Amino acid sequence: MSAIALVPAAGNGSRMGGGQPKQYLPLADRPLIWHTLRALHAVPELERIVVVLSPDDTQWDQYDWSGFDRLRVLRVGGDTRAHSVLNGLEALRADYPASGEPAPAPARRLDRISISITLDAVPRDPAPVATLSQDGPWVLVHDAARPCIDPALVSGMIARLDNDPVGGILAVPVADTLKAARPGERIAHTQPRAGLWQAQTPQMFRLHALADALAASTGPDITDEASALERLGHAPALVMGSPWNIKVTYPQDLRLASLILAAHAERQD
Ligand SMILES: Nc1ccn([C@@H]2O[C@H](COP(=O)(O)OP(=O)(O)OP(=O)(O)O)[C@@H](O)[C@H]2O)c(=O)n1
Ligand SMILES: C[C@](O)(CO)[C@H](O)COP(=O)(O)O
Repeated sequence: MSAIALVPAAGNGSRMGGGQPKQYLPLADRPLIWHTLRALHAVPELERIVVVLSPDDTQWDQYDWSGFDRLRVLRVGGDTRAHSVLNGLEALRADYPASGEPAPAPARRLDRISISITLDAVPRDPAPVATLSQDGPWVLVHDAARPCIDPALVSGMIARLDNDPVGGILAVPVADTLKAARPGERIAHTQPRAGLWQAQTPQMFRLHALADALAASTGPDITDEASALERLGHAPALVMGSPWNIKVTYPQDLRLASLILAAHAERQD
């Protein structure tokens, strides 16, 4: 098993405001991204941790990263998260060339098993999906903006998905009642939440499969890696994440992240 982390860190933090990219905002006496990278360095299965910065980034070099021995920095960030991830993957492809061998057919998912005298398996997808390359290492894409990730959760995810033909993501089932809105901020209807999950990161896929999927589509609806795979007809696995694995998006999230990090630190004492 070979696994690397890819950390997109080329965003502007426009929803955070304040005029500085949020990955460098102070959090528990360090730049926010430091906590993300420290957590990933505590995952022994990750052999490299690759950070994607904006080509215009002027802040990274203001800090001392010498304590992080598996770090590689790529200044290839793009206009959107999907472009930053794709650019990082394309740079990595050179280090891990595809074998050129035909990829095995994807495993067929079973929708229902009815038990009579024998077991009848009913294939779920009527149309065949594109074959998925199994080449290259696993890549765990993790937002720089999720500094509270628990290293044990990442190790558990790698163990769970190592033999999976597609890969998968951390996610948590939706906890609240969901309302669909109509214009004027009035409720149109209540959206059934059964079967709905909130996507988190890491999102873990094979290098070439993910690069091919993102190369095929980086449109506005591709807001995470899984959606690029879904578009090709694949069904990534949902691995239970954690409510503590928040994405720092709005100003109030910084305070919450600092409380979560303090709770993590207390647990380790
Ligand atoms: N062009 C971009 C946009 C986002 N990201 C990264 O993707 C992660 C999640 O994105 P998001 O929370 O949307 O970050 P920002 O783009 O920084 O924030 P906003 O959308 O509020 O501008 C962050 O680690 C961010 O740095 C990136 O690498 N390249
Ligand atoms: C990948 C992600 O963090 C999963 O929740 C999320 O989709 C990033 O989206 P954003 O719109 O860039 O915040």
